[in-house]
Amino acid sequence: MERSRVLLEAARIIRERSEELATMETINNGKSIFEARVDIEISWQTLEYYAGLAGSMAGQHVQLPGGSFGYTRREPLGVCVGIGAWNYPFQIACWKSGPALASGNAMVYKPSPFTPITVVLLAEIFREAGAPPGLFNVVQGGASTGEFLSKHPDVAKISFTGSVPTGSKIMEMASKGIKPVTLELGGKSPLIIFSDSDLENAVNGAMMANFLTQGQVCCNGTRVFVQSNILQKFTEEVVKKVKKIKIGDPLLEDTRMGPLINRPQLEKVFAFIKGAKEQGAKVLTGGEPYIPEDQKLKAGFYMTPCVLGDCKDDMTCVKEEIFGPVMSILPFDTEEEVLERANNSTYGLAAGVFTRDIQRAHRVVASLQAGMCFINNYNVSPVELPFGGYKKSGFGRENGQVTIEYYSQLKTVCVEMGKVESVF
Ligand SMILES: NC(=O)c1ccc[n+]([C@@H]2O[C@H](COP(=O)([O-])OP(=O)(O)OC[C@H]3O[C@@H](n4cnc5c(N)ncnc54)[C@H](O)[C@@H]3O)[C@@H](O)[C@H]2O)c1
Ligand SMILES: C[N+](C)(C)CCCC=O
Repeated sequence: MERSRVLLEAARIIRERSEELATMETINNGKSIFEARVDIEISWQTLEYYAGLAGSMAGQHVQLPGGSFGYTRREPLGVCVGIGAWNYPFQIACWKSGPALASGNAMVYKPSPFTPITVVLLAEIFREAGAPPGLFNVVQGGASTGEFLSKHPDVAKISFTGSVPTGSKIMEMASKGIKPVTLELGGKSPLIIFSDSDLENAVNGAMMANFLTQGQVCCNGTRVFVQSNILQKFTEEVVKKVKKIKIGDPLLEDTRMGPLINRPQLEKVFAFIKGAKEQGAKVLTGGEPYIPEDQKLKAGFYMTPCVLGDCKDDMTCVKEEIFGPVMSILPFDTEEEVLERANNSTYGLAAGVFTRDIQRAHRVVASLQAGMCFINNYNVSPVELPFGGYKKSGFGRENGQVTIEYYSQLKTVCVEMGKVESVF
């Protein structure tokens, strides 16, 4: 209950300071203030949710023959390390620290060097909320700092959010110390639109699946499979909507797309679009540098959101994670065919299906190889639901009750009520 009180107080402070925190997150990352507000809301909800679980953590009591019994205790791991990506800096830190602190651990958190700011405010908020000094610590730095933390003998667990290559290195380093890891890695998720869908809903779902945070979202549904008989209508509607996305100063109320995180990321996205064109894809809209009229924004890393048509499954833009505002549209004919193509990826973070046929919806998600599946929506993230990947998108979960298991260890106690029956 003590941990719960600290987390609830931290959630209250975040709520109270949400406008200031959202503004700092926008400055930190470049996402629109509109989206940053949602991130901050999800963040305090996460702390509230784990505050609720902190007081109800309990083991099991198991009866054994002769009046003997056993019980289990859920115990903390110790010092947990959190290593975060730059796309949801504050939210990722709350997704990790909420369950870690609720379970009785301490946490050392390293944000991405591209977004160092808001997690420091989170550390201050935890202190103000009554967390003891040193319970939640921030260490700034890049790869070498991350390696130092991952190899440190006093560290009991590492929870990492980032790319597959880094995740693989972290797992290797953790293996030397036999440390558990949670890996939240990349994705190239499929979104399947059947022709019986509510078209407006499906179009909105595809927008949500591709263009939040300038498309820099791990679980984005960037392979949009559309049943052939609605391909043209769907594509026209999506292109119309994408052209209307307001790009510009992320601190303005009506902006829906700010700049990408940095120059190398922008160039990487342009290189994917160039490669897509060379491989035969057609740019239906966007994919160009965007220069805002505002003088102070001219050097920003802006681009117009892009929709690619005439895509094929073997194109690089369809196979690899772009991590930018680029949607690839792929026609399909049958359910069987689309399932095989959707699952033909080394990733398995998320997937979505739009259909009015409830039997088909459940049948399809049951066959999709992805940890987070959406039916008739995309990229919503209630804290009550576990989030995490299959295949190379990682393992372990964030959010939901199950995450407590990833931040604790189980002790079993066997109690003898009779005499010891020695075999010697
Ligand atoms: N599954 C998810 O929940 C999720 C969420 C956000 C981002 N991502 C993924 O993250 C990637 C983009 O983020 P990024 O560019 O920050 O990823 P990244 O792997 O380059 O960096 C992530 C973090 O790891 C640190 N790091 C880098 N090298 C390290 C090393 N050798 N040892 C220890 N730490 C190291 C970085 O400093 C950063 O804090 C994308 O692939 C995206 O899909 C996944
Ligand atoms: C809140 N979203 C949109 C589901 C993103 C989760 C974090 C992944 O990058």
